[in-house]
Amino acid sequence: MLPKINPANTESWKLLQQHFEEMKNVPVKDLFMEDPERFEKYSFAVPEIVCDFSKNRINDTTTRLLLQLADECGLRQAIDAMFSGEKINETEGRSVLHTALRNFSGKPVLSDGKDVMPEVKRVLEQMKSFCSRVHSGEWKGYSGKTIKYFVNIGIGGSDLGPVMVTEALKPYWVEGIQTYFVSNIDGTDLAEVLKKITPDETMFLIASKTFTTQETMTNAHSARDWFMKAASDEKAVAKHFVALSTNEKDVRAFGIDTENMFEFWDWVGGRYSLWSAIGLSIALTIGYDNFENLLKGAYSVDQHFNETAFEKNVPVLMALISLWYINFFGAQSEAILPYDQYMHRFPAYFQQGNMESNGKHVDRNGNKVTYATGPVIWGEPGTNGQHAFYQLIHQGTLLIPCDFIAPVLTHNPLGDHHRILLSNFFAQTEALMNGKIREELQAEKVPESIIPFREFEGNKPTNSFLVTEITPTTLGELIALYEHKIFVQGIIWNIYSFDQWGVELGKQLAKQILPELQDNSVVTSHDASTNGLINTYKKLRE
Ligand SMILES: O=P(O)(O)OC[C@H]1O[C@H](O)[C@H](O)[C@@H](O)[C@@H]1O
Repeated sequence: MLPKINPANTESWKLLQQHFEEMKNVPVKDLFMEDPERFEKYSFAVPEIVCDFSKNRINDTTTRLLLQLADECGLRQAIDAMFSGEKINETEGRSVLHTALRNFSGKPVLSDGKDVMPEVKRVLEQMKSFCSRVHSGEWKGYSGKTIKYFVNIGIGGSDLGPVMVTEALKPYWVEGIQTYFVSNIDGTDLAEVLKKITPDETMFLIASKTFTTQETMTNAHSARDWFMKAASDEKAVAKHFVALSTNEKDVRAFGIDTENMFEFWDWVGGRYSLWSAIGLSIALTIGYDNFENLLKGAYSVDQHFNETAFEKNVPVLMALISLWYINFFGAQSEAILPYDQYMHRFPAYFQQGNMESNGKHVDRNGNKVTYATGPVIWGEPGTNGQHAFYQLIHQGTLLIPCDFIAPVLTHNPLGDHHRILLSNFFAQTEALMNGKIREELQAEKVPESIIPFREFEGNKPTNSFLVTEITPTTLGELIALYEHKIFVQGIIWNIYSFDQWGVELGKQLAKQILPELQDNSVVTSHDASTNGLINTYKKLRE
């Protein structure tokens, strides 16, 4: 069971409120002058990532009180509960065991008293042998040709992770193949992909934990109709459609041979599922060994998270520092800024990871919370973001803590590009911290009337993550760091991070509205705005 402690009633929370009053106007650049060792003190390493927290508005007292908060909220007990398979997703009655999917310890992991590891290994073996048959050309399509195109049809957690990882690891793509992702119910998404592929050389991966999601099932049926027009014979489906799911019954009903089903389990949350059979599109795209290295990277961070004292524990510190800004400085959003073009979907991936997990307003006792919970997550790769929205981060009225992520080595050493990219990375975190004061502008002879507009307050907090190189292993590490950060915050906020009831209402209403769109009769069953919009749509489509 998880502890159910209201963080706002702890001693440390009250002390943090008082401490905030002392800290709120302290410039971080002054803290560097007071302590030349500050970088060393607040920089921590996981295997191939240096994580620098020193440009944050924290001092020894801040970290001491935040660590006390983690203790008072029962973080240790909660970590143990998750790793040991307790049903910490209490509103759905499930364990939360994505860590078992990358458990290379050789030790059992129990859910409902049963070791899940033999099943995890069985599916990994199935994925490995499938990849080998497809990549070697042994697996043939209905016309005798080998498979050249993979199309993953899924949405949310059954899409975002594989998209993000395959994009981030493009240098590792198996030669001669092309992978596409279809997620949106908007027919355009599928139609555009169908233009690029040939039915007899394509493998469709129908990725859905529940196998009932409207978007995915509609896209899957349309893909099958398109395929059958060319293949004619029902038997061909077995060579071109596989399912990644927990729902064997509905997979069979769709017409996919359960031989071609890659199973996972209800203890894998959708937004934590790229490590499971949902990762088949990843394994097919970058090769099974690279997929396994991704899992191994995550495993090394799992060990770090589980075994390292909280004061040196990177995901714990990421969570606590972020919480410091959200709950005491009133920050409402966080930006994730990868200085790596291949990682362009990383912020979008953690938009779901974070916002679906911690976008909750009821605590684990069923009471409305009295403090802020999950922030808005957003971001774009650098340097593009610099020319778009950094203005607001530098000079706007909102406090936006930023995570800067950059690889030391690039996969594309082209001229001076990478040095220029990195110079921008360093320059931005420096500028955000130091700002630019009136005296500096005066020294530059900026006219007095212009000075207010050109001043930068500075003191904008940033975390910097320097990664040796973006590889399957380091990407696995990075993802796991953010996953555990989200977990830690959910524990302290006393919310349930592994359900997502908030996405249900809209889905139910869409199902009610769909039949009303069949004919052109006037609709009156909704509020005036919704009626008005539906009736306008019906009129305009005539
Ligand atoms: O994998 P599926 O069962 O098709 O679910 C796909 C997605 O749909 C839901 O709306 C949830 O909010 C997501 O967490 C989930 O990843």
